[in-house]
Amino acid sequence: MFISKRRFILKTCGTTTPLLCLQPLLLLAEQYGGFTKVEDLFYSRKNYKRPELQIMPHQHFDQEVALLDTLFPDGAAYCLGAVNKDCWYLYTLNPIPKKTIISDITTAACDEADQTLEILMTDLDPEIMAIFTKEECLNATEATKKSGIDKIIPNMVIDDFLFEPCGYSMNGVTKNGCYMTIHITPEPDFSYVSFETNIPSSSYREIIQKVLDTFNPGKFTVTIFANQASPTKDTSKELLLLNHIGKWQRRDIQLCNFKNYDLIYTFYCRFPS
Ligand SMILES: C[S@@+](CC[C@H](N)C(=O)[O-])C[C@H]1O[C@@H](n2cnc3c(N)ncnc32)[C@H](O)[C@@H]1O
Repeated sequence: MFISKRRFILKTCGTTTPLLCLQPLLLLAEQYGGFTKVEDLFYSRKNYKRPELQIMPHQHFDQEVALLDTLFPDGAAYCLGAVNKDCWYLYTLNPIPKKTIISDITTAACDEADQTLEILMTDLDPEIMAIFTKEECLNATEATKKSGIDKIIPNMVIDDFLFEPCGYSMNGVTKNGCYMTIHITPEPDFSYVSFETNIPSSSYREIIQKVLDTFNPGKFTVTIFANQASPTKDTSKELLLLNHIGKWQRRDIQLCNFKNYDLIYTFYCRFPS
């Protein structure tokens, strides 16, 4: 979890129920911060391998949308990618623009550069995944160094954790408040790695390549959100040209324009060997 002045970022995995904490969280934001309005919201996840193992309301995206709709009258639900294969669900706010009233909050949101790069990887290299087990590494610091995670975005202050008997989570922050967060499920039957950062850059090519070199996935999605003030806003043009990245071939690409953000979604698979 990352908390800043006007934002919460929550990332969970397994059979957690993150949407059930929304209402209490909004109450706390009002009680302790005086915030009464949600300026923007992004709830997203990849399709599950075994959705039936999840707990209500996370067994189906429709359930999640129904809950979110009770809290946000301006909510809008999307599915990007192939609905019968690998896809990515998103719920965000899509209010009707009010031409005559421009609130301070809306102006602030547009002026401030904001961007998010997320890479969700499956079918990972078993030898690399073995690093994230207590059999191969004594502690999280060793796993962070051995895997090269510390070199993806250098100079981060890292808080990392190696689970027993396997599994790894890290949160990193830079001095100027950017973050990186990586969560690893190394079990071969359902290996999964998520990577996310909000580091501003006019090109994400190098970071994407470093992440792929670090984890060597069989398949992955890349999503990038950027607002108009962001140096990242033209990254979609760069991704449009990337029919393949090294040994990974692009299978899907979609572009969306939301109220304050542009979004690009891409899905890549390793070439058959
Ligand atoms: C990367 S962790 C995700 C944990 C979650 N992000 C958190 O911080 O609680 C998931 C991996 O850790 C392993 N694991 C081991 N003990 C766990 C625990 N107590 N809670 C969650 N995951 C655990 C799972 O088997 C899986 O491979």
